[in-house]
Amino acid sequence: MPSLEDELFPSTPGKFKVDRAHNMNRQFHRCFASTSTMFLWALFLIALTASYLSFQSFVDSGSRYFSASWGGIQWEKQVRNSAQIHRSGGMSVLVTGAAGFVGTHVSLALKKRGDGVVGLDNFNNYYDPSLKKARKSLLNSHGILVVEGDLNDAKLLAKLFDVVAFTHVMHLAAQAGVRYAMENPNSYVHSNIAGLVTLLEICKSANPQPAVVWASSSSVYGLNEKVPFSEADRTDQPASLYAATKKAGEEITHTYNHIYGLSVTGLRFFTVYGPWGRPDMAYFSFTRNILQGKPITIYRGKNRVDLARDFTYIDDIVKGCLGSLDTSGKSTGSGGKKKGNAPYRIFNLGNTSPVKVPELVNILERHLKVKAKRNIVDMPGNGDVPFTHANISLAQREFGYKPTTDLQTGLKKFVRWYLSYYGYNNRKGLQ
Ligand SMILES: O=C(O)[C@H]1O[C@H](OP(=O)(O)OP(=O)(O)OC[C@H]2O[C@@H](n3ccc(=O)[nH]c3=O)[C@H](O)[C@@H]2O)[C@H](O)[C@@H](O)[C@H]1O
Repeated sequence: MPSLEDELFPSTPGKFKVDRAHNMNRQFHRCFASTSTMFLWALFLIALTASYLSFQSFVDSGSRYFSASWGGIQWEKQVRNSAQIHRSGGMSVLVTGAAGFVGTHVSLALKKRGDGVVGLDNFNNYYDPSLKKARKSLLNSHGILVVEGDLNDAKLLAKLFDVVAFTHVMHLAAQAGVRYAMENPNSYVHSNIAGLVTLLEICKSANPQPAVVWASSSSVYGLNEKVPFSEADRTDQPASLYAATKKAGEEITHTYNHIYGLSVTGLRFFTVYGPWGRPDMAYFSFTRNILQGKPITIYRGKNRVDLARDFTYIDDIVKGCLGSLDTSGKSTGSGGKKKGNAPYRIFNLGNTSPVKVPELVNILERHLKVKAKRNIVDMPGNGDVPFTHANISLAQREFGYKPTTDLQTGLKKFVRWYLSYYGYNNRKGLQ
């Protein structure tokens, strides 16, 4: 049976050239058949062409193995081991963005309960890659392999599906960050649009197709003013390119559900925070600056109104991710053909109690026992929205989602992790 990789990327790059070479030789033959010398020359040329083509195809097929950090029998064995299921009724999950903040926590939780997990991450330098490497080491120590590669590497994705029949894909790899979209817009298109499509192409062609659960964002509500935000509210007024690419992701995944019968669940995360978090986010960079005695910039909305976020603790988000995977239902298609309707779902995963940004700073000051140097400025037109607030009744009904950590408690855990990870624990007054 041909492999998924062979079907998607037929390894016959020289086919067209062979036919052309063959035609050329026929013309040579017709023109010069009368002289035996020319006939011998033609034979010589055919032999030369054939050896050139076989050398080319050797180089083509071999180059991937020479240049890539994946492939080979040992590597496949590691992938299979990592995907091994250790509980009855368990799942084997490909987690993209596994060395990211949410990806690390979800991978650990899946592994802990006996599911098979294989991680994928490109370890880009959007923020300090050493933190991603540290998360990877943590995952490795729990028996989880994280493959280094990009979502847009279709050959790698196809190979992973050839090695393991993943039952689920937890797609968390993305270009995150609302404000960075003004600096590097193309990185959002590369990961959140092109990468998503590459992944969905592989998923729809896989046999069996996996169910896909992926990270959308609260930012899709954009300039929506109706509170709290419900899944049925309008999401056609994004305020940033980041939000626009996440909204596009919701539409793109819908088409794959509709045409190919892929089971799809989109999760709208609301400002997730916690240990092992993202250094580009406010709670993280504020902590760093406060400890280093540097000022922090706090944005303020129109008419001097404070900005507010429905900050959601990572453990609650993990429960939401696992609940979504457990209730995702099956994809119906196989090998690119739909065989019936599959679930298409979207859920808010928030905390339902927004907190103003200055209050977040107050809490950090208390936990750190250090006063912040506050620099309050009017919110620049950078894609930010004034507030977020989740209605979570849909997720509650569907899989019992119920956040249990308030910002005070969650930040305490974050600060404890931060101090220990960055080696502050030996300093006086910061325990
Ligand atoms: O829910 C989401 O879908 C998104 O959540 C997160 O975005 P945001 O809610 O914007 O979080 P974050 O940057 O921590 O800013 C928090 C608050 O601090 C304010 N803020 C920020 C920086 C600063 O220097 N000063 C400041 O006041 C800022 O104005 C804001 O009011 C993820 O980063 C994003 O990837 C996406 O997942």
